[in-house]
Amino acid sequence: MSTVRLLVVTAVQSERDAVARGLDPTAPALPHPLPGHEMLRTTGGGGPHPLHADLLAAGVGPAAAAAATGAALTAAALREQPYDLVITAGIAGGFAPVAPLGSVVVADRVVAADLGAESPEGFVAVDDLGFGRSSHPCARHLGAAVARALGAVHAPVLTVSTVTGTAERAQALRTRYEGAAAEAMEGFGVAEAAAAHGVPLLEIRTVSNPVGPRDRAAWRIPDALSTLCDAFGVLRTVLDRGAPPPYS
Ligand SMILES: O=C(O)c1cccc(C(=O)CC[C@H]2O[C@@H](n3cnc4c(=O)[nH]cnc43)[C@H](O)[C@@H]2O)c1
Repeated sequence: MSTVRLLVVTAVQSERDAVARGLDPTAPALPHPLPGHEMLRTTGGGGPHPLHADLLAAGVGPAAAAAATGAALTAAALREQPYDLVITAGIAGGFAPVAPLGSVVVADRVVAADLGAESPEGFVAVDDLGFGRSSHPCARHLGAAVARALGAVHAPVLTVSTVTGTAERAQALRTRYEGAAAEAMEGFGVAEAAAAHGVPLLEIRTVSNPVGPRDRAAWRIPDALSTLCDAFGVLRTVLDRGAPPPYS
C-alpha cells in the first residue's frame, strides 16, 4: 500500500474548502504548518492508496500561486515526503462554445496567455522572445482519465493576470489559442513551481462565468464551487481506483 501525496492549490479559501469537502466530506481538514501560508491537510483511508492531501489557498494571480506552491513543494522535499501530484484548481471563465457555464474543464496544458510583448504585428509569447516558456503540459494519462470520469472538457486552460472583460479580447485569445476552454489566474504560476520540482501537474476548473464582456450579474460562483466539490469527489475515486504513482 503506497500513500498518495497530493498538493491542491486554489486562489481563495472558498475554493479550498470546496475541494476539502469533495475529497472527504466526513473528515475535517486540519491546519498543517507552512511558514507564511495557511495550509490544511486531509488524510483518508478507504481505498487501496491512502491519501494525504495538502490544500493551499495561495491568493489570486500567478505570482502568489507560484510563491506559495514553491514554498509547499520545498517544505515537502526537505521533509523527504515529496508530493506525487500538484493540482491547481478553482473557478474560471469559460470560452463559449467550448466550456459553457457550469461545465468542468481539465487542462491538457496550461498556457501563460499574457506573458510576453506587444508588437505592431501582435502579441509575442515569452518563449518566442527567447526567454523561458509559456506553457506546461499536464499529466497526460491521469488528466485524460480524470476528464473522462468527470465528463469534462479536456483542453488548454489559459492563465491571465487580467480578467478578460471585452468581446474583443475574448476573441483575440480564442484566435491565438485555438481550442482553449477556459481562463483563470493561477495555473501557470503553480505549473512553474511544479516543473521546477519535477512533480506532475493537473489543472481542474469549474466555469463560473463566460469569458467576455464584464457582467457581474452573470457570475455563478456558488454553483461553480458546488461543481468543484463534486469534481474532487470524482477525482478521489479515480485516484483510489487507478494506478498508483508515479503519475504520467
Ligand atoms: O471583476 C470582474 O469583472 C471579474 C470577472 C470574473 C472574475 C473575477 C475575479 O476576480 C475572479 C478571479 C478568481 O477567479 C478565477 N476566475 C474566475 N473567472 C475568471 C475569468 O473569467 N477570468 C480569469 N479568472 C477567473 C481566477 O482564477 C481568480 O482566482 C472578476
